[in-house]
Amino acid sequence: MVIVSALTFRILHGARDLALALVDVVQHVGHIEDTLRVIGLRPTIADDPASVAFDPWGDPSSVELRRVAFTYGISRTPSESDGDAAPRPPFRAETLRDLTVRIPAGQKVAVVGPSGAGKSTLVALLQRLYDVQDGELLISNHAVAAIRQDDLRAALAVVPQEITLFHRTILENIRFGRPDATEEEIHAAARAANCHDFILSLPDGYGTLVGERGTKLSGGQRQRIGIARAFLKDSPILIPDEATSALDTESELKIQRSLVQRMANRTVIAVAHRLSTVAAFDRILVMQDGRIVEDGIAPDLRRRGGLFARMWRLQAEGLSAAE
Ligand SMILES: Nc1ncnc2c1ncn2[C@@H]1O[C@H](COP(=O)(O)OP(=O)(O)OP(=O)(O)O)[C@@H](O)[C@H]1O
Repeated sequence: MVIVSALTFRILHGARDLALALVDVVQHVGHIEDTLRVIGLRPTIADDPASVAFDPWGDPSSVELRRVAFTYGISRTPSESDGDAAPRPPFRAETLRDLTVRIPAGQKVAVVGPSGAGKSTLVALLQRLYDVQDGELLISNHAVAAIRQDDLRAALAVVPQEITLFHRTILENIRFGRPDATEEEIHAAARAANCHDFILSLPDGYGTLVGERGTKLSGGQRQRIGIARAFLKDSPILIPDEATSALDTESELKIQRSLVQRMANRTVIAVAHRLSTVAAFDRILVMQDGRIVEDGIAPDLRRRGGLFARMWRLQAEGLSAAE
């Protein structure tokens, strides 16, 4: 009887925690797709029964796209075996087209480009929130579609622009990156993300409750907690998607440097907004209209006089106009 009661209590307690977590996620995330992603479900994409055994730590974590095409709102391109009867999708402008790039393991790449160029769509495909419709997308030489989703999630640490914070303590929010992390490891990740000092300056330090939707924190503080969480997860591939946009340039630079140092053996694909902070990266990919139009290091791209040089000039003028 005691055992049954204890079990019942644990189940109820577990269910209550799960319900609270779901309410947290739904409140804090808003978008159903993101919600499903956070709670580990996927709306339409399931594991292929023939998924490959993939050890995120076993293979060097290269990323390769070969003539990738993707358009929102249509399903995967019918294969030849579907025959003539396959329905033709309605015409829509391709979001990504003919996207070809190889990012060797360990390289630190910044992806830049005008709004709507397809940068976040590329990040969504890497996480397999959608399947590519044409071409190939490979991680460590495995097609992303053939990797078990648990392995894929372990391989990637994505830091979105809008961090999901739970109404829990700062410590718990960072630990979400790796549930078995020690406090020392959490503090080290927070130091690397340049948020340890501000956390200690709060009356309750790491025990501070972040408030509904993290409202007790500024946008920049929330972003730094998100980065600490990703540092703690320490996946072989780190993908910050405009993850430092709410920070001032100096804090952003500090984090970019720490990212490059801390991620010495990791692959980094960072969607960057502020061009002045991408100098620390090994390589810059410039996207426009769903394609990569320039590829190189910042000084070369500036000299080349193309889109990057134009964006650089505009941002510099914007900065000086604001100062
Ligand atoms: N879920 C979606 N459904 C339909 N169209 C979308 C969706 N998400 C993005 N798009 C469209 O795809 C194109 C590329 O968007 P994406 O967000 O990838 O660009 P981006 O380069 O990241 O832009 P930004 O710098 O503004 O974030 C845009 O035309 C956008 O309107």
